[in-house]
Amino acid sequence: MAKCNKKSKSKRVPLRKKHKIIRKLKEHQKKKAKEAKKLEINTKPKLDKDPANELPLNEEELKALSDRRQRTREELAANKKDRAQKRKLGVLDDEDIEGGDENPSGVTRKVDNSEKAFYKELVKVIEASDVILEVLDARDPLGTRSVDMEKMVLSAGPDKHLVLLLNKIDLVPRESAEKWLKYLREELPAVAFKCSTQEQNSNLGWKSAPKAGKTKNLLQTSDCLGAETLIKLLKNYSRSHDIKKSITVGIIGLPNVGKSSIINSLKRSHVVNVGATPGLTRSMQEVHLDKNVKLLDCPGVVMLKSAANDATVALRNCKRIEKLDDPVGPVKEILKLCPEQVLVTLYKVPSFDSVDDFLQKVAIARGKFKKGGVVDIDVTARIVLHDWNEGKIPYYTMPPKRNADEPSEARIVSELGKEFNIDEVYGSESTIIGSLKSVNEFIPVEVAATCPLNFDMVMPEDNQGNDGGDQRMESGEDATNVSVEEKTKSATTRQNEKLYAEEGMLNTKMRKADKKRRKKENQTSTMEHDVYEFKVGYVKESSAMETGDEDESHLKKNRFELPCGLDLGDE
Ligand SMILES: Nc1nc2c(ncn2[C@@H]2O[C@H](COP(=O)(O)OP(=O)(O)OP(=O)(O)O)[C@@H](O)[C@H]2O)c(=O)[nH]1
Repeated sequence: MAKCNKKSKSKRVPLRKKHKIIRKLKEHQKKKAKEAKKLEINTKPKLDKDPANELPLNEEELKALSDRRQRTREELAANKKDRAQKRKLGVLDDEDIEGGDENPSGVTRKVDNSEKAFYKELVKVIEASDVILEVLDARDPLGTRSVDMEKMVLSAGPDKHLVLLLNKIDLVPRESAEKWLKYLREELPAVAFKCSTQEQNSNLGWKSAPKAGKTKNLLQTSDCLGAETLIKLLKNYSRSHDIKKSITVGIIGLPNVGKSSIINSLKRSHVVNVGATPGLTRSMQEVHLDKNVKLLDCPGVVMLKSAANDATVALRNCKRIEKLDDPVGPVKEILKLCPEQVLVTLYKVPSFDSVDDFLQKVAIARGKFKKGGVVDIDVTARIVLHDWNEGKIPYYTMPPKRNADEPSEARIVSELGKEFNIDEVYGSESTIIGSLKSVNEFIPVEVAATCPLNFDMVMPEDNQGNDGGDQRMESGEDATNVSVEEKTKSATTRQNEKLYAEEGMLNTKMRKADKKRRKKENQTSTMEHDVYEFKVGYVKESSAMETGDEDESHLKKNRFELPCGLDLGDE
């Protein structure tokens, strides 16, 4: 019988010992390899290089391989080009375009694309800004102006200042730019601007205002024009207010007017996304110009539910071209606005008699065919629309005549102007305007100015009316007191008061006051319920009154329907 060793030893060793052994072994092997290398033992004899060893495939196979590679490369390049062109035309869907928004730090995030979400971003930008720049397209400043947005700004508080920025001045003749600046400056401070269209990531060019007489070729570069003037204006503002901290400048406007391009041009680098697709900016983005000036980029807000498929909206570039149900309709409008000869020359097509005929001819000239050789009218119409929005079909408008009974804002503007030292700023801008081409130099098409767009949607919050807030306005001061005060009030305050009176205007101050009041009322009513037994009758009566008030304020919907109020001359 085998003897059972009760005290058999385990072979397990502590890890410390195990690692020590492994290390020793490695050191030993290393030492051995070193010695072998020294003595040149174990080194394999070097083979002479034989081309046959290097090329295991025969010549034919090699040729086929390189052909295949070349084909794949070409296919990839064609695909890339196609996608780039589609993106430029706005024919790619949201999912195809990189999801979400890219912030200055390059981090992409998924954001809500609805108009309501854009509207909320607009409210955020207005609330956070001291100066708000409303960007207008110089080709149709009135058509790209949003009266509702302006009212939101002016009613958001007396310390908000609205400045109009006439962008894309390189696309309009001098005569038009001059007249529009004069027209807009009768209402608000306005500055002319041209963004940098350079594509590099940094060092975007600026052109300083040259000395008089040296204005030639100023617009032939892709450099930005008017940046110095704009920065001067902002600095003047912070100086006039003796602002030690930084000022925040919100940049608002309809889609595609060039808000993001302005930020990139001022910053002199591509810090925010830019493109010919409306709705590219989807959330508020913050960019520090320097330690004193912070810029806020805002998504373009339209809120045009009822006119979503209106051809004129497409011509203002407010809607993504790929989202249009009928791209031929807006092209029909373009044909009505542009003389035939302009389009014939531009598209190098023979004369045409209808929109379909025109699109067919353009499709053939551009080689836009579907499978089976059928001309692709849809894609061609989108190309023409894109050309219109990008300025390849040159057009401009002239300001309308003002109504004789329209109230003059000249005094208010001059007072506002003092805060920005407007005269100095306008003076430095004249050479830039002088450098623009005259109407006779590039023969653009003159079209009638369109009416500003109004928001067409019930506001997200229905309790933001003007019935609950401005204590000063509510306090019931007598008429004489008011009139004495009127004289001492600043221009902005007067302008704001005028706007507070508008039905359904957003007034953040009023909204906050209203919220506070309701919170207080709720608290009191809860307290009163606690002591219900003691004053039943009184509580019943007062809460009934309060509920009545509340109901009324809840029923009040703020509908942004404002009269155009403009005499559009011939229109
Ligand atoms: N010719 C010319 N084109 C401009 C100018 N400014 C902007 N653009 C072009 O206008 C298009 C729209 O510019 P964006 O800066 O993306 O416009 P946006 O207002 O930020 O647009 P959203 O993000 O949709 O709100 C781009 O293709 C720009 O290259 C300008 O001064 N001159």
